[in-house]
Amino acid sequence: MNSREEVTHSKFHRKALQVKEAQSRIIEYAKVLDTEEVPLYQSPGRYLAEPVYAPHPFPAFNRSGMDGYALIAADTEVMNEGDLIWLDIVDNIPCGAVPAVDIRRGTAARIMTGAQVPQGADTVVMLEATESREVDGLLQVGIRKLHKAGRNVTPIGFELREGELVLPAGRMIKAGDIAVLAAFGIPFVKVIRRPKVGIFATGTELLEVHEPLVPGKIRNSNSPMLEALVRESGGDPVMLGAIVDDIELARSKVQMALESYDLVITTGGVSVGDYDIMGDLIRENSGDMLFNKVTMRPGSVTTAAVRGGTLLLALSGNPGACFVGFHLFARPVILQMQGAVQPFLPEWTAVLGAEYSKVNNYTRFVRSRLEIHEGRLYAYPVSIDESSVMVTIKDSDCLIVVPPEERGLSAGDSVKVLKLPGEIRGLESMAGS
Ligand SMILES: Nc1nc2c(c(=O)[nH]1)N[C@H]1C(S)=C(S)[C@@H](COP(=O)(O)OP(=O)(O)OC[C@H]3O[C@@H](n4cnc5c(N)ncnc54)[C@H](O)[C@@H]3O)O[C@H]1N2
Ligand code: MOO
Ligand SMILES: [Mg+2]
Repeated sequence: MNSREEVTHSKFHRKALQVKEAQSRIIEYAKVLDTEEVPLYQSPGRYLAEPVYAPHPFPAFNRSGMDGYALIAADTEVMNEGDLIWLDIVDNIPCGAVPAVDIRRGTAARIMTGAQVPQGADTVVMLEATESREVDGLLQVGIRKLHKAGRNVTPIGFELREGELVLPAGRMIKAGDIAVLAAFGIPFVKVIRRPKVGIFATGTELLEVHEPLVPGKIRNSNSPMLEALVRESGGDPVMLGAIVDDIELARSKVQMALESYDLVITTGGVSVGDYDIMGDLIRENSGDMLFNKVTMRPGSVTTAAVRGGTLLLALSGNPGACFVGFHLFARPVILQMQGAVQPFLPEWTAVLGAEYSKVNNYTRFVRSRLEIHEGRLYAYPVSIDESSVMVTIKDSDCLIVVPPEERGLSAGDSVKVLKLPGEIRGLESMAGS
């Protein structure tokens, strides 16, 4: 067999891996990147590099939950229902002040919501439940009802005890985490650096977005889609344009990208066609190839390699396959590089909203819309879900996982879905219905 025949032969005979096996092969090379400090306001969406323990109890003092009077509950026990007892007002405590006087039996302090409850007091009676009077120039508060100790007082450390773990490492920072960090006086947050992801497309047919359409050509829609997906995953995309189907060009571009970025994603040219140069290029160094076939649809031709320690993910050019391949392989890598605790798409269970009769010898990942009816989650396959179809990507909330052995699925069947990131589009279409 001459070398030309060998190339042709290896092009067609690919060893297909199961999705999980392919995922674990690449995730092994997704090492957590180094850390950096970012201002608190820039930290949403970033992943915490180290756990945060409460540096002090929170709240740091016994906090009043009402505008009213801080007093000793036992002072209200002695009375008969309806009687008034009068306590001397010895202090007035706004928020931000330290109480000047301890509360003793027979006394009370006027206090505002959020202010520090004075020593001795164990309850706060709301303003509306009190009366007031002045006796010989001395202000007094009148209480009519029995009040329990602890009422309207949030004790020190009620939310968090000092030293308690609040935010584990690997957590994606959201608004609630920001509140915790701000409350604990952390103006700069240690997060994992964003992975730099080089993206380029191959295909002689590809035009730039701004170029006018000409016969036979199409605009490169995968690269901008991948750019958005990388950004959505917390990565820092670097657009390297599109190249014509020329293996020399592709080789130098791949080399440059692998030397410059944490991850390289390409789209196009991984099947068996005459101009499918990315597949050929990766097979040249078969030693560093991780896989070039996965038992999935779309995206069966998804190919991955590791060169000089850097991952190269060659996604299919077919837009549907490119999209699915990104979510199953690129996104977990980008998340894992940021130290995310759970890099894979979450698995949910839904009710299949409509019959799905297509069967396959490979697992299908069917782009689908999610809706909620009477509190139950339904997944509806998009109208057209072929690998080559671009337009229904925008309508997808999840991917229904259709195992290869199914004989087709009926409406009402329970299905496993992989939830795609972001808001649920199906809920928008339900609005007003
Ligand atoms: N004889 C066979 N043909 C094909 C097979 C096969 O097993 N045997 N597999 C099919 C499957 S499955 C897929 S998926 C595609 C994979 O194609 P490639 O990854 O090689 O991608 P291309 O050939 O470059 O392009 C396919 C399709 O996608 C369009 N495309 C490419 N790049 C972009 C882009 N950046 N933006 C938008 N659209 C893009 C391209 O014009 C083609 O229409 O192969 C099947 N064939
Ligand atoms: O790789 Mo193709 O997308 O399986 O349809
Ligand atoms: Mg091709």
